[in-house]
Amino acid sequence: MAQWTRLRAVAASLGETRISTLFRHDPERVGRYAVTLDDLHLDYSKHLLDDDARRGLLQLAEAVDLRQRIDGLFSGAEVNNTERRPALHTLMRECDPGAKVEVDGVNLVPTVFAQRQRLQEFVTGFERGTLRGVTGKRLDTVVNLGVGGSDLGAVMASHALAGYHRPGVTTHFVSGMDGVQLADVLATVDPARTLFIISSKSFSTPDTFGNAQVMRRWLEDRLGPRAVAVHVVAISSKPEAMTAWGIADDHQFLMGEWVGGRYSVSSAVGLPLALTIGWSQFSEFLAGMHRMDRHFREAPFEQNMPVIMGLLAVWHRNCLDTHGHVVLPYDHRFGRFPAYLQQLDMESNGKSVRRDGSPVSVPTAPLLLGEFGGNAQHSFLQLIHQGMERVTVDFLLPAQGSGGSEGQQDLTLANGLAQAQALMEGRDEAAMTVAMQAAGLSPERIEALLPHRTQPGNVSSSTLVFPRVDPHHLGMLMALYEHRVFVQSVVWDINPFDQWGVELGKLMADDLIDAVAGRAEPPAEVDASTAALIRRLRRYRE
Ligand SMILES: O=P(O)(O)OC[C@H]1O[C@](O)(CO)[C@@H](O)[C@@H]1O
Repeated sequence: MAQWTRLRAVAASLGETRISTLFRHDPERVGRYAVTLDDLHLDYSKHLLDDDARRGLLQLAEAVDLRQRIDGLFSGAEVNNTERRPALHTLMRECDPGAKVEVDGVNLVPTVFAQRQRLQEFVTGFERGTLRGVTGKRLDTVVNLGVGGSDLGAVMASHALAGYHRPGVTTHFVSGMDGVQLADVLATVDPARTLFIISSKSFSTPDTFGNAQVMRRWLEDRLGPRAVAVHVVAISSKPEAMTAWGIADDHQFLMGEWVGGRYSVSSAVGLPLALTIGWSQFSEFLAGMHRMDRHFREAPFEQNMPVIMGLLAVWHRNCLDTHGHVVLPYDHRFGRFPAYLQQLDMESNGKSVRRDGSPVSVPTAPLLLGEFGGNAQHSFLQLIHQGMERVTVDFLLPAQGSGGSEGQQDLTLANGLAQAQALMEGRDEAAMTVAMQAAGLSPERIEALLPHRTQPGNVSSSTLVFPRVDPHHLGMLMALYEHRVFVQSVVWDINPFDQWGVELGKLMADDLIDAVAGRAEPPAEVDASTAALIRRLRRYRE
Protein backbone atom coordinates (compact mmCIF):
# COMPACT_ATOMS: atom_id res chain seq x y z
CA MET A 1 0.00 0.00 0.00
CA ALA A 2 1.46 3.36 -1.05
CA GLN A 3 0.48 4.91 2.27
CA TRP A 4 2.80 2.57 4.15
CA THR A 5 5.72 3.43 1.87
CA ARG A 6 5.08 7.14 2.37
CA LEU A 7 4.76 6.74 6.13
CA ARG A 8 7.98 4.78 6.37
CA ALA A 9 9.75 7.45 4.36
CA VAL A 10 8.47 10.09 6.79
CA ALA A 11 9.63 7.93 9.71
CA ALA A 12 13.06 7.59 8.14
CA SER A 13 13.25 11.35 7.58
CA LEU A 14 12.35 11.97 11.21
CA GLY A 15 15.34 9.73 12.04
CA GLU A 16 16.98 10.86 15.30
CA THR A 17 14.84 13.99 15.58
CA ARG A 18 14.29 14.93 19.22
CA ILE A 19 10.67 15.37 20.23
CA SER A 20 11.77 18.48 22.13
CA THR A 21 13.02 19.92 18.83
CA LEU A 22 9.51 19.62 17.37
CA PHE A 23 8.30 21.95 20.15
CA ARG A 24 11.01 24.50 19.38
CA HIS A 25 10.06 24.51 15.69
CA ASP A 26 6.33 24.86 16.38
CA PRO A 27 5.19 27.13 19.25
CA GLU A 28 1.56 26.06 18.56
CA ARG A 29 2.38 22.35 18.79
CA VAL A 30 0.65 21.79 22.17
CA GLY A 31 -2.65 23.10 20.85
CA ARG A 32 -2.38 21.36 17.50
CA TYR A 33 -1.49 17.89 18.87
CA ALA A 34 -4.41 17.55 21.20
CA VAL A 35 -8.02 16.38 21.18
CA THR A 36 -10.61 17.33 23.79
CA LEU A 37 -13.98 15.69 24.31
CA ASP A 38 -16.00 17.49 27.00
CA ASP A 39 -13.42 17.62 29.85
CA LEU A 40 -11.43 14.58 28.79
CA HIS A 41 -8.25 15.95 27.20
CA LEU A 42 -5.71 14.02 25.15
CA ASP A 43 -2.27 15.66 24.74
CA TYR A 44 -0.23 13.77 22.17
CA SER A 45 2.32 16.52 21.49
CA LYS A 46 5.05 14.50 23.25
CA HIS A 47 5.09 11.98 20.39
CA LEU A 48 7.81 11.70 17.77
CA LEU A 49 5.31 12.77 15.15
CA ASP A 50 5.14 15.74 12.80
CA ASP A 51 2.50 17.08 10.41
CA ASP A 52 3.67 14.87 7.51
CA ALA A 53 3.42 11.77 9.65
CA ARG A 54 -0.03 12.70 10.97
CA ARG A 55 -1.26 13.49 7.46
CA GLY A 56 0.11 10.13 6.30
CA LEU A 57 -1.68 8.31 9.11
CA LEU A 58 -4.98 10.03 8.33
CA GLN A 59 -4.55 9.06 4.66
CA LEU A 60 -3.88 5.47 5.76
CA ALA A 61 -7.14 5.57 7.75
CA GLU A 62 -8.97 6.63 4.60
CA ALA A 63 -7.18 4.00 2.53
CA VAL A 64 -8.35 1.20 4.83
CA ASP A 65 -11.97 2.54 4.76
CA LEU A 66 -11.92 3.17 8.49
CA ARG A 67 -15.13 5.26 8.37
CA GLN A 68 -17.06 2.44 6.66
CA ARG A 69 -15.63 -0.10 9.09
CA ILE A 70 -16.68 2.03 12.08
CA ASP A 71 -20.19 2.35 10.64
CA GLY A 72 -20.22 -1.41 10.13
CA LEU A 73 -19.25 -1.99 13.76
CA PHE A 74 -22.12 0.16 15.03
CA SER A 75 -24.72 -1.09 12.55
CA GLY A 76 -24.31 -4.80 13.16
CA ALA A 77 -22.11 -5.84 10.26
CA GLU A 78 -20.42 -9.27 10.60
CA VAL A 79 -17.17 -7.71 11.87
CA ASN A 80 -16.29 -10.94 13.72
CA ASN A 81 -15.94 -12.92 10.49
CA THR A 82 -14.46 -16.12 11.96
CA GLU A 83 -17.33 -16.55 14.43
CA ARG A 84 -19.76 -15.04 11.88
CA ARG A 85 -21.10 -12.44 14.31
CA PRO A 86 -21.48 -8.70 14.74
CA ALA A 87 -19.76 -7.08 17.73
CA LEU A 88 -22.43 -4.87 19.23
CA HIS A 89 -21.02 -3.93 22.63
CA THR A 90 -21.90 -0.32 21.76
CA LEU A 91 -25.57 -1.29 21.75
CA MET A 92 -25.30 -2.12 25.46
CA ARG A 93 -25.01 1.57 26.21
CA GLU A 94 -27.29 2.91 23.48
CA CYS A 95 -29.61 5.41 25.15
CA ASP A 96 -32.20 5.88 22.37
CA PRO A 97 -34.90 3.18 22.62
CA GLY A 98 -36.05 4.25 19.16
CA ALA A 99 -32.70 3.44 17.60
CA LYS A 100 -32.56 0.63 15.06
CA VAL A 101 -29.82 -1.99 14.71
CA GLU A 102 -30.90 -4.98 12.68
CA VAL A 103 -29.16 -8.35 12.64
CA ASP A 104 -30.65 -11.02 10.37
CA GLY A 105 -33.65 -8.73 9.90
CA VAL A 106 -34.33 -8.43 13.64
CA ASN A 107 -34.02 -5.06 15.39
CA LEU A 108 -32.03 -5.81 18.54
CA VAL A 109 -32.72 -2.51 20.30
CA PRO A 110 -36.04 -3.54 21.96
CA THR A 111 -34.39 -6.71 23.34
CA VAL A 112 -31.45 -4.70 24.69
CA PHE A 113 -33.74 -2.23 26.41
CA ALA A 114 -35.94 -5.02 27.82
CA GLN A 115 -32.86 -6.77 29.26
CA ARG A 116 -31.58 -3.51 30.68
CA GLN A 117 -35.01 -2.87 32.26
CA ARG A 118 -34.84 -6.27 33.99
CA LEU A 119 -31.32 -5.51 35.21
CA GLN A 120 -32.44 -2.13 36.55
CA GLU A 121 -35.40 -3.67 38.39
CA PHE A 122 -33.15 -6.27 39.98
CA VAL A 123 -30.55 -3.68 41.05
CA THR A 124 -33.27 -1.38 42.39
CA GLY A 125 -34.69 -4.25 44.43
CA PHE A 126 -31.24 -4.84 45.90
CA GLU A 127 -30.86 -1.13 46.66
CA ARG A 128 -34.25 -0.97 48.37
CA GLY A 129 -33.55 -4.11 50.40
CA THR A 130 -36.45 -6.05 48.90
CA LEU A 131 -34.04 -8.75 47.78
CA ARG A 132 -34.02 -11.19 50.69
CA GLY A 133 -32.27 -14.47 51.35
CA VAL A 134 -33.82 -17.79 52.38
CA THR A 135 -33.62 -16.72 56.06
CA GLY A 136 -35.37 -13.44 55.22
CA LYS A 137 -32.24 -11.36 55.76
CA ARG A 138 -31.52 -8.48 53.35
CA LEU A 139 -28.92 -9.40 50.70
CA ASP A 140 -26.08 -6.85 50.95
CA THR A 141 -22.99 -8.83 49.99
CA VAL A 142 -22.13 -9.70 46.38
CA VAL A 143 -19.68 -12.36 45.18
CA ASN A 144 -19.03 -12.43 41.43
CA LEU A 145 -17.63 -15.69 40.03
CA GLY A 146 -16.16 -15.06 36.58
CA VAL A 147 -12.86 -14.82 34.71
CA GLY A 148 -11.44 -12.83 31.83
CA GLY A 149 -14.08 -10.59 30.32
CA SER A 150 -16.57 -11.79 32.92
CA ASP A 151 -14.35 -10.33 35.65
CA LEU A 152 -11.64 -7.88 34.56
CA GLY A 153 -13.81 -4.92 33.49
CA ALA A 154 -16.18 -5.12 36.45
CA VAL A 155 -13.49 -5.70 39.10
CA MET A 156 -11.33 -2.90 37.71
CA ALA A 157 -14.29 -0.50 37.62
CA SER A 158 -15.40 -1.52 41.10
CA HIS A 159 -11.93 -0.75 42.47
CA ALA A 160 -11.62 2.48 40.50
CA LEU A 161 -15.03 3.66 41.75
CA ALA A 162 -14.52 2.68 45.39
CA GLY A 163 -15.60 6.20 46.33
CA TYR A 164 -19.01 5.57 44.73
CA HIS A 165 -19.79 2.29 46.50
CA ARG A 166 -23.20 2.30 48.16
CA PRO A 167 -22.90 2.17 51.95
CA GLY A 168 -23.50 -1.23 53.49
CA VAL A 169 -22.71 -3.13 50.28
CA THR A 170 -19.64 -5.38 50.06
CA THR A 171 -18.57 -6.87 46.74
CA HIS A 172 -16.01 -9.57 46.06
CA PHE A 173 -14.68 -10.77 42.71
CA VAL A 174 -13.49 -14.36 42.42
CA SER A 175 -11.77 -15.45 39.21
CA GLY A 176 -8.90 -17.79 40.16
CA MET A 177 -9.26 -21.45 39.11
CA ASP A 178 -7.24 -22.64 42.14
CA GLY A 179 -10.09 -21.81 44.52
CA VAL A 180 -7.87 -19.82 46.85
CA GLN A 181 -9.69 -16.52 46.27
CA LEU A 182 -13.04 -18.27 46.80
CA ALA A 183 -11.91 -19.87 50.05
CA ASP A 184 -10.68 -16.51 51.33
CA VAL A 185 -14.01 -14.87 50.44
CA LEU A 186 -16.22 -17.65 51.84
CA ALA A 187 -14.31 -17.35 55.11
CA THR A 188 -15.53 -13.76 55.45
CA VAL A 189 -19.10 -13.63 54.11
CA ASP A 190 -22.44 -14.42 55.82
CA PRO A 191 -24.29 -16.90 53.55
CA ALA A 192 -27.70 -15.55 54.61
CA ARG A 193 -26.87 -12.05 53.31
CA THR A 194 -24.84 -13.03 50.22
CA LEU A 195 -25.83 -12.94 46.55
CA PHE A 196 -23.62 -15.00 44.23
CA ILE A 197 -23.30 -14.13 40.55
CA ILE A 198 -22.08 -16.79 38.11
CA SER A 199 -20.83 -14.71 35.18
CA SER A 200 -19.85 -16.69 32.10
CA LYS A 201 -20.80 -15.93 28.50
CA SER A 202 -20.18 -19.56 27.44
CA PHE A 203 -21.41 -20.92 30.78
CA SER A 204 -18.73 -23.57 30.43
CA THR A 205 -15.42 -22.09 31.64
CA PRO A 206 -13.86 -24.63 34.07
CA ASP A 207 -12.30 -21.88 36.24
CA THR A 208 -15.73 -20.39 36.94
CA PHE A 209 -17.57 -23.68 37.32
CA GLY A 210 -14.95 -25.13 39.61
CA ASN A 211 -15.65 -22.16 41.89
CA ALA A 212 -19.42 -22.39 41.33
CA GLN A 213 -19.50 -26.07 42.38
CA VAL A 214 -17.67 -25.26 45.64
CA MET A 215 -19.96 -22.29 46.22
CA ARG A 216 -23.09 -24.42 45.68
CA ARG A 217 -21.97 -27.04 48.22
CA TRP A 218 -20.99 -24.30 50.73
CA LEU A 219 -24.31 -22.53 50.29
CA GLU A 220 -26.52 -25.65 50.43
CA ASP A 221 -24.64 -26.96 53.50
CA ARG A 222 -25.51 -23.73 55.30
CA LEU A 223 -28.89 -22.69 53.88
CA GLY A 224 -30.42 -25.89 52.54
CA PRO A 225 -31.77 -26.97 49.11
CA ARG A 226 -33.54 -23.66 48.24
CA ALA A 227 -30.29 -21.69 48.58
CA VAL A 228 -29.25 -21.72 44.89
CA ALA A 229 -32.66 -20.60 43.61
CA VAL A 230 -32.64 -17.61 46.00
CA HIS A 231 -28.96 -16.64 46.46
CA VAL A 232 -27.53 -17.28 42.98
CA VAL A 233 -28.04 -15.35 39.75
CA ALA A 234 -26.26 -15.94 36.46
CA ILE A 235 -25.19 -13.99 33.40
CA SER A 236 -24.64 -15.79 30.11
CA SER A 237 -25.57 -16.09 26.46
CA LYS A 238 -26.72 -19.68 27.20
CA PRO A 239 -30.17 -19.72 28.87
CA GLU A 240 -30.54 -23.52 28.64
CA ALA A 241 -27.22 -24.03 30.43
CA MET A 242 -28.27 -21.62 33.18
CA THR A 243 -31.53 -23.51 33.67
CA ALA A 244 -29.67 -26.84 33.66
CA TRP A 245 -27.38 -25.55 36.42
CA GLY A 246 -30.38 -24.66 38.55
CA ILE A 247 -30.63 -20.92 38.03
CA ALA A 248 -34.19 -19.68 38.48
CA ASP A 249 -35.69 -18.03 35.38
CA ASP A 250 -35.98 -14.61 37.04
CA HIS A 251 -32.34 -14.87 38.11
CA GLN A 252 -31.03 -15.36 34.57
CA PHE A 253 -29.54 -12.30 32.78
CA LEU A 254 -28.82 -12.71 29.11
CA MET A 255 -26.02 -11.26 27.06
CA GLY A 256 -26.06 -11.49 23.27
CA GLU A 257 -23.64 -13.76 21.42
CA TRP A 258 -22.78 -10.54 19.60
CA VAL A 259 -21.09 -9.05 22.68
CA GLY A 260 -17.48 -10.19 23.12
CA GLY A 261 -16.45 -11.13 26.65
CA ARG A 262 -13.72 -8.51 26.91
CA TYR A 263 -16.20 -5.88 25.60
CA SER A 264 -19.06 -6.95 27.89
CA VAL A 265 -18.83 -4.74 31.02
CA SER A 266 -21.68 -2.55 29.72
CA SER A 267 -23.90 -5.62 29.33
CA ALA A 268 -25.42 -7.68 32.17
CA VAL A 269 -21.80 -8.63 32.97
CA GLY A 270 -21.71 -5.21 34.66
CA LEU A 271 -24.30 -6.41 37.23
CA PRO A 272 -21.79 -6.71 40.13
CA LEU A 273 -20.67 -3.14 39.42
CA ALA A 274 -24.27 -1.86 39.23
CA LEU A 275 -25.13 -3.56 42.55
CA THR A 276 -22.05 -1.97 44.13
CA ILE A 277 -22.40 1.64 42.91
CA GLY A 278 -26.17 1.69 42.38
CA TRP A 279 -28.24 2.01 39.23
CA SER A 280 -27.97 5.79 38.85
CA GLN A 281 -24.16 5.73 38.96
CA PHE A 282 -24.12 2.71 36.64
CA SER A 283 -26.29 4.69 34.23
CA GLU A 284 -23.69 7.49 34.40
CA PHE A 285 -21.04 4.90 33.57
CA LEU A 286 -23.03 3.73 30.52
CA ALA A 287 -23.63 7.37 29.52
CA GLY A 288 -19.86 7.99 29.57
CA MET A 289 -19.29 4.98 27.30
CA HIS A 290 -22.07 6.13 24.97
CA ARG A 291 -20.61 9.66 24.83
CA MET A 292 -17.31 8.20 23.58
CA ASP A 293 -19.16 5.89 21.14
CA ARG A 294 -20.93 8.85 19.54
CA HIS A 295 -17.66 10.80 19.37
CA PHE A 296 -15.92 7.83 17.71
CA ARG A 297 -18.73 7.43 15.21
CA GLU A 298 -19.21 11.09 14.36
CA ALA A 299 -16.02 13.12 14.91
CA PRO A 300 -13.72 13.89 11.96
CA PHE A 301 -10.63 11.72 12.26
CA GLU A 302 -8.18 14.51 13.05
CA GLN A 303 -10.32 15.38 16.08
CA ASN A 304 -11.37 11.81 16.91
CA MET A 305 -9.69 10.61 20.12
CA PRO A 306 -9.84 6.80 19.56
CA VAL A 307 -8.78 7.22 15.93
CA ILE A 308 -5.81 9.42 16.85
CA MET A 309 -4.74 7.04 19.65
CA GLY A 310 -5.17 4.01 17.36
CA LEU A 311 -3.17 5.60 14.54
CA LEU A 312 -0.43 6.66 16.99
CA ALA A 313 -0.13 3.04 18.05
CA VAL A 314 0.18 1.95 14.40
CA TRP A 315 2.76 4.70 13.71
CA HIS A 316 5.00 3.56 16.56
CA ARG A 317 4.50 -0.16 16.02
CA ASN A 318 4.86 -0.26 12.24
CA CYS A 319 6.97 2.79 11.38
CA LEU A 320 9.11 3.45 14.47
CA ASP A 321 9.54 -0.21 15.48
CA THR A 322 8.33 -0.08 19.09
CA HIS A 323 7.78 -3.35 20.96
CA GLY A 324 5.67 -2.40 23.91
CA HIS A 325 3.00 -0.11 25.24
CA VAL A 326 2.88 1.03 28.86
CA VAL A 327 -0.24 2.43 30.55
CA LEU A 328 0.22 4.37 33.79
CA PRO A 329 -2.87 5.54 35.68
CA TYR A 330 -1.95 8.06 38.39
CA ASP A 331 -4.71 7.11 40.82
CA HIS A 332 -4.11 4.07 43.00
CA ARG A 333 -7.72 2.92 42.83
CA PHE A 334 -7.39 2.99 39.03
CA GLY A 335 -4.36 0.71 39.25
CA ARG A 336 -6.09 -2.31 37.74
CA PHE A 337 -6.84 -0.53 34.48
CA PRO A 338 -3.74 -1.99 32.76
CA ALA A 339 -4.75 -5.55 33.67
CA TYR A 340 -8.16 -4.91 32.08
CA LEU A 341 -6.43 -3.45 29.01
CA GLN A 342 -4.11 -6.45 28.71
CA GLN A 343 -7.09 -8.67 27.89
CA LEU A 344 -8.87 -6.01 25.83
CA ASP A 345 -5.83 -5.19 23.70
CA MET A 346 -3.80 -8.39 23.54
CA GLU A 347 -6.68 -10.89 23.31
CA SER A 348 -8.13 -8.68 20.53
CA ASN A 349 -5.09 -7.81 18.43
CA GLY A 350 -2.67 -10.56 19.41
CA LYS A 351 -3.10 -12.06 15.92
CA SER A 352 -0.80 -12.92 13.03
CA VAL A 353 -3.30 -13.58 10.24
CA ARG A 354 -5.58 -11.17 8.41
CA ARG A 355 -9.37 -11.48 8.25
CA ASP A 356 -8.99 -13.60 5.09
CA GLY A 357 -6.54 -15.98 6.79
CA SER A 358 -3.46 -14.76 4.98
CA PRO A 359 -0.38 -13.84 7.05
CA VAL A 360 -0.24 -10.24 8.26
CA SER A 361 2.30 -8.04 6.50
CA VAL A 362 3.23 -5.89 9.50
CA PRO A 363 3.70 -6.51 13.24
CA THR A 364 0.42 -6.37 15.18
CA ALA A 365 -0.30 -5.77 18.88
CA PRO A 366 2.77 -5.17 21.06
CA LEU A 367 3.06 -6.31 24.67
CA LEU A 368 1.05 -4.09 27.00
CA LEU A 369 1.88 -3.58 30.63
CA GLY A 370 1.13 -1.08 33.33
CA GLU A 371 0.62 -0.27 36.96
CA PHE A 372 -0.35 2.65 39.22
CA GLY A 373 2.15 5.21 37.88
CA GLY A 374 3.44 6.19 41.29
CA ASN A 375 4.54 2.62 41.95
CA ALA A 376 5.78 1.93 38.41
CA GLN A 377 8.32 4.73 38.91
CA HIS A 378 9.98 2.59 41.56
CA SER A 379 9.83 -0.53 39.44
CA PHE A 380 9.87 -1.15 35.69
CA LEU A 381 10.21 2.50 34.60
CA GLN A 382 13.98 2.07 34.97
CA LEU A 383 13.87 -0.10 31.87
CA ILE A 384 11.71 2.45 30.03
CA HIS A 385 14.21 5.23 30.89
CA GLN A 386 17.49 3.41 30.20
CA GLY A 387 16.70 -0.04 28.78
CA MET A 388 16.90 -1.30 25.18
CA GLU A 389 13.17 -1.69 24.51
CA ARG A 390 11.43 0.99 22.48
CA VAL A 391 8.02 1.56 23.98
CA THR A 392 5.27 4.17 24.09
CA VAL A 393 3.48 5.30 27.22
CA ASP A 394 0.01 6.55 28.17
CA PHE A 395 -0.22 8.69 31.30
CA LEU A 396 -3.72 8.94 32.84
CA LEU A 397 -3.91 11.94 35.16
CA PRO A 398 -7.12 12.65 37.09
CA ALA A 399 -6.85 16.21 38.42
CA GLN A 400 -8.67 15.38 41.64
CA GLY A 401 -7.49 12.32 43.57
CA SER A 402 -9.76 9.56 44.82
CA GLY A 403 -8.97 9.98 48.47
CA GLY A 404 -5.49 11.09 49.48
CA SER A 405 -4.65 14.55 50.82
CA GLU A 406 -4.33 17.58 48.50
CA GLY A 407 -0.60 17.57 49.00
CA GLN A 408 -0.33 13.91 48.04
CA GLN A 409 -2.38 14.54 44.90
CA ASP A 410 -0.02 17.43 44.02
CA LEU A 411 2.91 15.06 44.46
CA THR A 412 1.24 12.39 42.34
CA LEU A 413 0.36 14.73 39.46
CA ALA A 414 3.78 16.39 39.53
CA ASN A 415 5.40 12.97 39.26
CA GLY A 416 3.16 11.89 36.40
CA LEU A 417 3.95 15.05 34.45
CA ALA A 418 7.66 14.80 35.30
CA GLN A 419 7.91 11.18 34.13
CA ALA A 420 6.47 12.16 30.73
CA GLN A 421 8.96 15.05 30.57
CA ALA A 422 11.92 12.88 31.62
CA LEU A 423 11.00 10.21 29.08
CA MET A 424 10.85 12.86 26.36
CA GLU A 425 13.92 14.91 27.26
CA GLY A 426 16.18 12.34 28.88
CA ARG A 427 19.50 13.72 30.08
CA ASP A 428 22.54 13.75 27.78
CA GLU A 429 26.21 13.71 28.77
CA ALA A 430 26.51 17.48 28.89
CA ALA A 431 23.54 17.92 31.18
CA MET A 432 24.58 14.95 33.32
CA THR A 433 28.11 16.31 33.70
CA VAL A 434 26.78 19.67 34.88
CA ALA A 435 24.51 17.94 37.37
CA MET A 436 27.28 15.80 38.81
CA GLN A 437 29.64 18.78 38.99
CA ALA A 438 26.94 20.68 40.84
CA ALA A 439 26.71 17.73 43.23
CA GLY A 440 30.41 18.06 43.89
CA LEU A 441 31.54 14.78 42.34
CA SER A 442 35.20 14.46 41.35
CA PRO A 443 36.12 14.44 37.63
CA GLU A 444 37.19 10.75 37.95
CA ARG A 445 33.83 9.87 39.55
CA ILE A 446 31.94 11.86 36.89
CA GLU A 447 33.81 10.12 34.09
CA ALA A 448 33.12 6.72 35.66
CA LEU A 449 29.38 7.37 36.20
CA LEU A 450 28.59 9.37 33.06
CA PRO A 451 27.70 6.41 30.75
CA HIS A 452 25.57 4.88 33.53
CA ARG A 453 23.65 8.03 34.31
CA THR A 454 22.87 9.55 30.88
CA GLN A 455 19.34 8.89 29.65
CA PRO A 456 18.50 8.79 25.91
CA GLY A 457 14.93 10.09 26.34
CA ASN A 458 12.89 10.70 23.16
CA VAL A 459 10.29 8.24 24.42
CA SER A 460 6.85 9.12 23.06
CA SER A 461 3.90 9.45 25.39
CA SER A 462 0.28 10.54 25.45
CA THR A 463 -1.24 12.22 28.48
CA LEU A 464 -4.95 11.96 29.22
CA VAL A 465 -6.19 14.56 31.69
CA PHE A 466 -9.66 14.56 33.21
CA PRO A 467 -11.26 15.95 36.41
CA ARG A 468 -11.51 12.67 38.40
CA VAL A 469 -12.08 8.92 38.16
CA ASP A 470 -15.88 8.89 38.35
CA PRO A 471 -18.45 6.64 36.63
CA HIS A 472 -18.85 8.94 33.60
CA HIS A 473 -15.15 9.47 32.89
CA LEU A 474 -14.33 5.82 33.56
CA GLY A 475 -16.98 4.87 30.99
CA MET A 476 -15.47 7.30 28.50
CA LEU A 477 -11.96 5.91 29.05
CA MET A 478 -13.00 2.25 28.72
CA ALA A 479 -14.87 2.93 25.47
CA LEU A 480 -11.90 5.02 24.26
CA TYR A 481 -9.54 2.06 24.59
CA GLU A 482 -12.10 -0.37 23.11
CA HIS A 483 -12.24 1.79 19.98
CA ARG A 484 -8.47 2.39 19.96
CA VAL A 485 -8.14 -1.40 19.63
CA PHE A 486 -10.66 -1.48 16.78
CA VAL A 487 -8.84 1.22 14.80
CA GLN A 488 -5.59 -0.75 14.93
CA SER A 489 -7.37 -3.95 13.90
CA VAL A 490 -8.80 -2.21 10.82
CA VAL A 491 -5.37 -0.92 9.76
CA TRP A 492 -3.86 -4.40 10.27
CA ASP A 493 -6.98 -6.01 8.68
CA ILE A 494 -7.26 -8.56 11.51
CA ASN A 495 -10.34 -9.78 13.39
CA PRO A 496 -10.17 -8.30 16.93
CA PHE A 497 -13.23 -10.16 18.20
CA ASP A 498 -12.16 -13.83 18.24
CA GLN A 499 -9.60 -15.55 20.46
CA TRP A 500 -8.95 -19.01 18.99
CA GLY A 501 -5.47 -19.09 20.51
CA VAL A 502 -6.77 -19.58 24.03
CA GLU A 503 -8.36 -22.95 23.23
CA LEU A 504 -5.34 -25.26 22.83
CA GLY A 505 -4.07 -24.84 26.39
CA LYS A 506 -7.54 -25.52 27.75
CA LEU A 507 -7.83 -28.72 25.68
CA MET A 508 -4.43 -29.93 26.81
CA ALA A 509 -5.35 -29.19 30.44
CA ASP A 510 -8.41 -31.42 30.02
CA ASP A 511 -6.08 -34.22 28.86
CA LEU A 512 -3.75 -33.81 31.83
CA ILE A 513 -6.14 -33.38 34.73
CA ASP A 514 -6.72 -37.09 35.48
CA ALA A 515 -2.97 -37.70 35.50
CA VAL A 516 -2.33 -34.70 37.73
CA ALA A 517 -5.05 -35.93 40.08
CA GLY A 518 -3.47 -39.39 40.17
CA ARG A 519 -6.52 -41.01 38.58
CA ALA A 520 -4.56 -42.07 35.49
CA GLU A 521 -1.06 -42.20 34.04
CA PRO A 522 0.06 -39.24 31.91
CA PRO A 523 -1.38 -39.71 28.37
CA ALA A 524 1.10 -41.58 26.16
CA GLU A 525 1.37 -38.72 23.66
CA VAL A 526 2.44 -36.24 26.36
CA ASP A 527 6.05 -34.99 26.06
CA ALA A 528 8.60 -36.42 28.47
CA SER A 529 9.05 -33.15 30.33
CA THR A 530 5.36 -32.78 31.12
CA ALA A 531 5.06 -36.46 32.07
CA ALA A 532 8.03 -36.20 34.42
CA LEU A 533 6.70 -33.00 35.96
CA ILE A 534 3.34 -34.68 36.61
CA ARG A 535 5.07 -37.56 38.39
CA ARG A 536 7.15 -35.15 40.47
CA LEU A 537 4.09 -33.04 41.37
CA ARG A 538 2.21 -36.18 42.42
CA ARG A 539 5.14 -37.19 44.65
CA TYR A 540 5.14 -33.75 46.31
CA ARG A 541 1.41 -34.09 46.96
CA GLU A 542 1.61 -37.51 48.60
O1 LIG B 1 -17.29 -15.59 30.03
P1 LIG B 1 -16.72 -16.93 29.77
O2 LIG B 1 -17.36 -17.65 28.64
O3 LIG B 1 -16.66 -17.76 31.03
O4 LIG B 1 -15.21 -16.73 29.27
C1 LIG B 1 -14.26 -16.11 30.09
C2 LIG B 1 -13.08 -15.65 29.29
O5 LIG B 1 -12.41 -16.76 28.70
C3 LIG B 1 -11.97 -16.40 27.38
O6 LIG B 1 -12.76 -17.08 26.47
C4 LIG B 1 -10.52 -16.77 27.20
O7 LIG B 1 -10.28 -18.03 27.63
C5 LIG B 1 -12.16 -14.91 27.27
O8 LIG B 1 -12.29 -14.45 25.97
C6 LIG B 1 -13.39 -14.72 28.11
O9 LIG B 1 -13.58 -13.40 28.48
